[in-house]
Amino acid sequence: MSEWILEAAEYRYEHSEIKTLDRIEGSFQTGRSYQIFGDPGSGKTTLLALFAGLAVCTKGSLTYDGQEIASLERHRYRGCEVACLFQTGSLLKDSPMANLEMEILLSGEKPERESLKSLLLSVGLAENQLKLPTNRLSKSDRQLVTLAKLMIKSKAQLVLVDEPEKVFSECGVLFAMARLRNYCLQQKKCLIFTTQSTQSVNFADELWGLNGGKLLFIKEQRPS
Ligand SMILES: Nc1ncnc2c1ncn2[C@@H]1O[C@H](COP(=O)(O)OP(=O)(O)OP(=O)(O)O)[C@@H](O)[C@H]1O
Repeated sequence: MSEWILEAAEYRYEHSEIKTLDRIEGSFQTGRSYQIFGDPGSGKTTLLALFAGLAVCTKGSLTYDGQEIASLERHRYRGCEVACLFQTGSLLKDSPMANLEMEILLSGEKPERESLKSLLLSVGLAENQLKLPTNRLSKSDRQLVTLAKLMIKSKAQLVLVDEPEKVFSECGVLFAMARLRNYCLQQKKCLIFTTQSTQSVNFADELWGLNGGKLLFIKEQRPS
């Protein structure tokens, strides 16, 4: 089992008067899924950026299996240990196959064309779409490619999604989250997603909230 622990973690943007995240605490483990609920501007994206190794705590700590993420080789951590999808997430203009190949290469794994192809088909793309430039796909099909990208890195222990209702708005948030949650459960990964809505609540084992810079544990539940 792997674990991420936040201890008195703070984040303050440069030149900002206020702490976006203020002495937050929590522990997050592989094999479980977590929903972090928060209003616009509450710090959801900032918190995911800490987990992704894109930002580091300005005080306190976030550790991964006992090691401070700031002290890890963050390029390797981001490339190998984490699969993330932010609202600004984008695809290469190349084909869905090329997008998955690039993701795999960046993680240091070896792309196997058959497994890339079967993953893309399994999320709902058609065979004749696999080699089309992604800008010729519909928005819904592009979102299916981003879903596949999240599931292609077999070694990644942590899967992060910033507001699934937005990033899977066209292909169906319930479909995408059911698929992602099953994948994370089967592969014993840790899934953390943020939200402003209740749509994806049933895909989480634990519900947390962000408010006024504080991270609050709300409750544990049995996901459906
Ligand atoms: N680069 C930055 N510099 C200064 N302040 C920032 C920066 N990025 C975000 N903020 C501020 O930090 C706070 C948290 O932003 P963040 O994007 O993490 O919130 P959020 O909950 O993800 O918001 P949303 O739901 O609108 O995406 C906001 O007040 C935002 O204005």
